[in-house]
Amino acid sequence: MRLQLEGGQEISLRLAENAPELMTLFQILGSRGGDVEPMEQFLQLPLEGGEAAASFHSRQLVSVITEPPVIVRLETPQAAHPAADRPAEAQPAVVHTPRYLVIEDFLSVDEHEDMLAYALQHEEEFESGTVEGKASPHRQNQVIMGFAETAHSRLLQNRLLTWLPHLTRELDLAPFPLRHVESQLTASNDGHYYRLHSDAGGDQAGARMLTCVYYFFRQPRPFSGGALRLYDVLEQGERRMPMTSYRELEPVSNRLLVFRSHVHHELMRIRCPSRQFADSRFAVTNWLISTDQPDPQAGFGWGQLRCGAVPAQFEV
Ligand SMILES: O=C(O)CCC(=O)C(=O)O
Ligand SMILES: [Fe+2]
Repeated sequence: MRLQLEGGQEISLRLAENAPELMTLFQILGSRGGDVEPMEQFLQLPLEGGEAAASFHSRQLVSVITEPPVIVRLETPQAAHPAADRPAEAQPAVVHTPRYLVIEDFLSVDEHEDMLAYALQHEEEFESGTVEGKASPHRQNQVIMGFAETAHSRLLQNRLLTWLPHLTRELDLAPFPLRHVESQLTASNDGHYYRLHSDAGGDQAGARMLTCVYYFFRQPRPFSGGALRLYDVLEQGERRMPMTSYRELEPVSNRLLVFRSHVHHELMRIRCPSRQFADSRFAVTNWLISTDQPDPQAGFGWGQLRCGAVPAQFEV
């Protein structure tokens, strides 16, 4: 984002969409021109990842330019000074376009082929997908729930966790210690879908933090449809409401797609004319689950990755 100051000076910096500093900047602009006193304060914002700082007075601020756009509604003078104890309706509403990350050719050619071979050999183990233990019209596809215990899942986990620092940085998430990686293998065939949902309730410890979906299927693609929609969300206080606008991502074989687990998403209906199991849209969904009691001994991936905690000798 860029800040324009009086006298034509410009400051460029990176802030998360939900950073309190960003909200303060909007509140300063929004508080002007009303019949209450405009907000006045001395501001210091981090530059270059905290290596430098920009200091100025709120009176100098002319405008805020964000990429992507962040839309705020500041309706009443009181709403311009949010307090955590105020009801959600009294807090400013912000539209967020969810970030996501795509990594193509996530596995090697052989590993990718082997993943497909695994799915085809284990057709018998797939069961109807459920939501919270119940078969549901909300979701229709076939799942191997206990996939996390397999060597194939560990291969994915291992690869995934080597990417973790990059994933958290790109998705504006503070690094977190891992409690667990949960994983499901799904096969979606003709008529299958998974309606609008979010994979996590919130960001508290023990919650699913990141959803990492690995896609694989025969080539040329034997089905149509099956895109994943990531919905924009209107955030107000603690409330998160999906909007009707979305980004649509086509499944691509050997691609990893990563987004924050609280993002609302929807798997669009698949059309697979052959109806053959082998022609399904296969996906492994991996959820990275955080903890507030890191276990330094816990091993992830093949067992050698210690994402439980920073070893004592590296603590600062
Ligand atoms: O298969 C996909 O693209 C997403 C699946 C999904 O939303 C889930 O497993 O929770
Ligand atoms: Fe999901």
